[in-house]
Amino acid sequence: MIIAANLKTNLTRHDTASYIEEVDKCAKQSNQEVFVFPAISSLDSFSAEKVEVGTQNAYPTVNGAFTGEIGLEQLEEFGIKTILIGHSERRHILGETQEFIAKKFAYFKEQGFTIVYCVGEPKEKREAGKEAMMEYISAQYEGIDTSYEKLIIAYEPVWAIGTGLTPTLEDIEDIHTELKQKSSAPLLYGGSVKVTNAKEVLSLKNVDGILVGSAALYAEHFCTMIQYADEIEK
Ligand SMILES: O=C(CO)COP(=O)(O)O
Repeated sequence: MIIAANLKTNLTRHDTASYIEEVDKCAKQSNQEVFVFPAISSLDSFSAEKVEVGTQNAYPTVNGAFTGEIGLEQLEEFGIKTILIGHSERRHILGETQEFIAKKFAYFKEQGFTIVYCVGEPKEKREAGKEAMMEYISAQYEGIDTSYEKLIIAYEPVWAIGTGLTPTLEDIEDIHTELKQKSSAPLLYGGSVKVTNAKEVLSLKNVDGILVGSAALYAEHFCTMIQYADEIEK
């Protein structure tokens, strides 16, 4: 399975290096694919053997005049070949449109990156019923090559991110089953995954892994989740 940590705007460069070192130790003892997405200023030439380090964001360019962004040149310095695209915080806080996200996707696909592509509905769409919700999520697949061989999709309901709220296990399984019909890419669940619910979520049909935010900030907790995945036969 795929166990991924999105560190968001947390940890210094120094702390990130210790974090990755610690996670790499437990990842090496596991059969899981482990990804860590540090803050951009913490990207570095890590000596991790098993952990794949990715970037939380980049602009679809080699370099140029894009203040505040980084491009391919800055990623290549550290051998980064994995990117998160479409995260709800970039869609809703930073205002990225589906059109721009699709452009970013096409660019990094062209560069052969592994892409962790995030989709998920806000609370009002969830409350509007399943049809409205699925329609909203479907629009997030527009312009995205769902058969890209290095694609990983993460379903992250916006209302479940950082809130402690999660859909029921039945709901996660149900939505994952629907989303698997749109793409056979590995499908992760994200949104308030923690040590106390990770095992149940990982056991669900059509859940191929987890994308963890706040609970992954503690290497020990994240390692426990990696171990849980090892304990589950899939
Ligand atoms: O956004 C997330 C991972 O990308 C999930 O964040 P939390 O685990 O903090 O809810």
